[in-house]
Amino acid sequence: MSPGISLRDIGLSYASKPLFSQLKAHFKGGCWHSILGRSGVGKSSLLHSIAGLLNDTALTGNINASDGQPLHGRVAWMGQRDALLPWLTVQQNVLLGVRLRKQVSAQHQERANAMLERVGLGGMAQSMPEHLSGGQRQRVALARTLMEDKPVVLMDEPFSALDAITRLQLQDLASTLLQGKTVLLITHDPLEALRLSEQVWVMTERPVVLKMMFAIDTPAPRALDDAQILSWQGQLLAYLQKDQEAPAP
Ligand SMILES: Nc1ncnc2c1ncn2[C@@H]1O[C@H](COP(=O)(O)OP(=O)(O)OP(=O)(O)O)[C@@H](O)[C@H]1O
Repeated sequence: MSPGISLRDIGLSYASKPLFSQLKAHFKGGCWHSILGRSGVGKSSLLHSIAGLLNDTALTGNINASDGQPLHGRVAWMGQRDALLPWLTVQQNVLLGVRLRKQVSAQHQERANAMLERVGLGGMAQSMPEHLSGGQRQRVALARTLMEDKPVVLMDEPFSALDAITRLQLQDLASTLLQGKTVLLITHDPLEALRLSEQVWVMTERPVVLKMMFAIDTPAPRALDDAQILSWQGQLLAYLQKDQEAPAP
């Protein structure tokens, strides 16, 4: 069972300049959450904090898994840039975590090939990253995420650099393959958030808070022409616009 994640009074400063303080939220386990908000409000910083990637002297408060176990070692990361190493083959990139732990075996290689099959890249295990399209590279990154098989997956705009159709394909693939995991997805795309997530959150400013805007119980990925989703998309865009245009207090 993938754990939920609780944020209790999280505060973060860069060079003594506070970005946010007393941030609270509970992200339910085993489902997708999207986080939207104005550029620069601190979404990526929050995700880095949860991943344990920030210098902890700048971070205050508590980030806890709902099962009481440490989050450390149970989190996979997928970002906007695929972070493939150009000198490694596709299969070696999928095996990167295993290689770094010096544990590569024939079984791992078989599993990596199975993951590549699942993301639609069967037969490309020995290709080099430079010969792949942007969409194919993100598929490799997804296969690497699946290979690590962590219960928590943090995604920082993983689809934003892709063309519209490839983006839809990758969204649907990730939604299917990461079912049952606790996924936090940062996105600027309200439709992406509403199609993929069970809970849609907005990080608003002045003060910075996390607000759950929608809880959706229909199965994801949802259809592009789902009337309810399209209506919520309009509401969400209007809300984000209002938040962005609100005058400073
Ligand atoms: N390592 C860092 N050192 C100093 N300041 C930083 C650092 N990382 C981020 N910042 C600043 O913190 C603020 C929030 O950045 P962050 O990337 O978290 O926002 P964001 O909401 O994810 O933005 P975007 O949607 O554009 O990706 C920005 O003003 C940014 O310049």
